[in-house]
Amino acid sequence: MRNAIDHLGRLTELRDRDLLDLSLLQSIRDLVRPLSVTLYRAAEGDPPRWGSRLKLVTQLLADQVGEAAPQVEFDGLPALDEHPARAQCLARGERQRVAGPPAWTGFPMMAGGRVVGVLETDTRYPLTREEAALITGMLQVFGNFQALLDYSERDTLTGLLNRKSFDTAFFKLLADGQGADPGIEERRRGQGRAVHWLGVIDIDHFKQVNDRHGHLIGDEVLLLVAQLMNSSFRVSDRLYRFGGEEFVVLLRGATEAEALQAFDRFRLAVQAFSMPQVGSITISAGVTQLRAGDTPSAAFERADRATYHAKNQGRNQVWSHEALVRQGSLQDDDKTGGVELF
Ligand SMILES: Nc1nc2c(ncn2[C@@H]2O[C@H](COP(=O)(O)OP(=O)(O)OP(=O)(O)O)[C@@H](O)[C@H]2O)c(=O)[nH]1
Repeated sequence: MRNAIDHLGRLTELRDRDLLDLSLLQSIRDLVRPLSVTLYRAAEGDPPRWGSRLKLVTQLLADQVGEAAPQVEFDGLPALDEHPARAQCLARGERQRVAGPPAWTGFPMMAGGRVVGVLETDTRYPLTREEAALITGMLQVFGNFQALLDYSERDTLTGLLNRKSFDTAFFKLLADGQGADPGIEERRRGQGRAVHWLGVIDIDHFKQVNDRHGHLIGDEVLLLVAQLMNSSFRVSDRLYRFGGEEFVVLLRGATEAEALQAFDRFRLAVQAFSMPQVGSITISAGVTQLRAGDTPSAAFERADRATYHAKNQGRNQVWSHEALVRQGSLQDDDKTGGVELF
């Protein structure tokens, strides 16, 4: 028991979601010694899908982290209904068992009254009643803690991330190497390299929606736009509402063409959707690639300038800041801490 409380103490010191998940699995591995323990997180969206998978495999001599990258591409994940007991655990919010061997037990992960994932163990023998109760108890504390974190990090209207957690995510993405643009030469030469992107999305003529239909309907439009974002962008992308009718996306590893395509797919999804009472609305968006030494405000400003350009050109369009610089429509006053580039 003392051991379990120590683990919980360490868990609730963490604020980083990925570390938190990893630490939960390590605690369960240390307390129950399963052959493996895996955490599947469900993602928002229609159709429903798995958002990430994190697995710890216990070996005889060493503990090996298997598939440890918490951000797993959606394409690499199994289908939601591939494992019927796992799918049932998610749908019913109840523990499920498969006799094995190895014995399989699936525990629903709850947060804020919703099932948000499934934690599963493979064990040589079926879990004892005490072991199952221990895991259930840890998941309860973990779920409550996550709901508290969600409350402080999420926008209450749309459920998207709020501005508060943006800077940390931004710097984490930059540090992840692959995303940082190495410099102007690369930017000039080609647009074929996968980097990370920041996009600003702004609803067109949103003031008219409020003026004509009232704030409540305006709020519903914001909520529906957030839902369209959830189903249109990848699970590995981070979606924010910065306030008002302004949304921000951190897009992982994409070329310029792919980034523009992702935002254009979203633009078309919004245009095609009929909002109750309001009908069709449109959005304008601007994207920019993250650079070495970038800051959240510098990147945001570049994307915002591209959005402003989209508005000026008639709205309902997506522009990349880099393309606008190439064609001479915008100046690149680089604020990443380096030399003035143009
Ligand atoms: N319903 C609702 N409206 C909001 C919220 N936050 C900001 N707004 C409204 O969003 C509108 C933003 O309008 P503007 O910035 O003038 O821009 P716009 O009408 O969207 O026009 P363009 O951006 O130029 O296409 C204002 O009317 C704000 O009152 C909110 O949380 N809910």
